[in-house]
Amino acid sequence: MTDNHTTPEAGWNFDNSYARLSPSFYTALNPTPVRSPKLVLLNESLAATLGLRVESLQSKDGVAVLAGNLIPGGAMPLAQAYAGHQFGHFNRLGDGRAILLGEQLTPQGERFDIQLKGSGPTPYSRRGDGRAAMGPMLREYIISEAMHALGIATTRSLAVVSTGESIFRETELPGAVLTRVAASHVRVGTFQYIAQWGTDEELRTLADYVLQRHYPEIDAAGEENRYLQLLKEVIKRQAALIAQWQLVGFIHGVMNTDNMAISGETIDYGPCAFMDAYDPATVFSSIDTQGRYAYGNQPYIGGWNLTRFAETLLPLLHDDEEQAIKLAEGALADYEALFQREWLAGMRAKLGLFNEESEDEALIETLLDMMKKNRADYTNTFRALTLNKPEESALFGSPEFASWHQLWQARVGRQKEPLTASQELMRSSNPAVIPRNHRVEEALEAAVERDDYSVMERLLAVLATPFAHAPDQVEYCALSSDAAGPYRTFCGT
Ligand SMILES: Nc1ncnc2c1ncn2[C@@H]1O[C@H](COP(=O)(O)OP(=O)(O)OP(=O)(O)O)[C@@H](O)[C@H]1O
Ligand SMILES: [Mg+2]
Repeated sequence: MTDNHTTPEAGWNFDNSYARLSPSFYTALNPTPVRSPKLVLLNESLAATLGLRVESLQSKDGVAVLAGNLIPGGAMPLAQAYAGHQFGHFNRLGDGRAILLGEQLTPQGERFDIQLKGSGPTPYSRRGDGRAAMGPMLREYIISEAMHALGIATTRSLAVVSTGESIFRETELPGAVLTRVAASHVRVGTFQYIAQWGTDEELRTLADYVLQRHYPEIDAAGEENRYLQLLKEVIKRQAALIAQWQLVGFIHGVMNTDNMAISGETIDYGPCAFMDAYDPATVFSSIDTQGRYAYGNQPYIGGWNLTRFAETLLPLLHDDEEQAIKLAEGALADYEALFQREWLAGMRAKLGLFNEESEDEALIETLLDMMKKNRADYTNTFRALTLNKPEESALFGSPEFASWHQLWQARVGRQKEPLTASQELMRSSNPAVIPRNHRVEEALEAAVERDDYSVMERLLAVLATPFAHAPDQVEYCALSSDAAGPYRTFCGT
């Protein structure tokens, strides 16, 4: 490997603010080179946003960077330390299979972490091999980009490189490296790590760092208790994020505190999936036997994780612990209402409602209850209402639905906005296509088993405009012919 080889033509423009923090926050370390890297996916529009040139990224040196075989000039590779409550149990963790190359400063003056996932062992690997399999990395690429297109805050995927090496899980699998782009990778677990093993001074440094990087308005305002403001803002962003997940039927699957980003982005697409039939008890992860991370439990778990975050901030909130706890509790008490407000606003939009009426919640609940009873597909039910084709909904035909439909139409009709505006609002709030499990599996199978990326390219193209409601998207709305339920083949790590 050539260290600090410069590749100015690619457009890498690194700064390394995280590396300037105390070394107890990370371990400086290069990725471990792989045998024969090959670029299998490149996100050209994201590359352009980052100020990176596509041809350069596709060149031998460009691919070597994306594989971790070559360190671009200006990068200061490191593995971040963090902790986390995994399924409720506190563990010392850290990037066990990821390396942060540095922060790319874009031509627009933005700053994004560039991280290689699957880049080899680190001091935080515990018993793991530091590697990732092709299937899950392609899956992360597809779903994170779909989430972005749905307008949901998320880490993004720049590229996937095959390593030419096998990794061993239950069977032998092809290895891959994903280049992940994030506002930052600071997690609730990063705070937990410093709160547990660092000093109060280091905790303050981390909080100040996050304020400057993600909440500059608080930083600039010189608020009296900036750390309380930080807590409140993180709560607000998570409430909004999880409401967005609920609105599109996204199940994260592994909402451990190490998988909750302080920036408010969705992070870690492990055993995640989109719900088909509406049922709050839906779980996709095979290891989540208790349903801790079930669809309907996500808002609660969000609050639980935020409570863990608040606990780490106590020493910064007030010198007196009792006072600090009171402040934290006050901030946390707002979470539920913040979530509910976001969710209700989103649900109203999904039903084409601009204003608020007191009966709206009952109207929404009745619809959801019918969906649950009839195991109606969540996305397609809203799509049928959007396209004004109720007959395409599984609910159609029952007297209960007929009376609900009448109530809803009357409700829409009471607004001052014209019906066309209402329909437009619904079209932009209800996706026609989501990354359905059987479609994702089909794309992964073609890619991994047959080295055929055309199925995935088509899927990615369709997912890029989820609100288009275009004719060529219709086939992607169909449910799996074998409605066997959760697909798990490529879930997990
Ligand atoms: N193959 C592996 N080798 C070493 N460590 C691993 C491996 N897989 C997961 N880990 C580590 O186990 C912990 C929990 O894994 P988890 O599945 O939440 O994260 P991940 O998918 O690797 O990464 P991220 O949260 O960054 O998306 C993390 O600290 C992760 O780095
Ligand atoms: Mg993780």
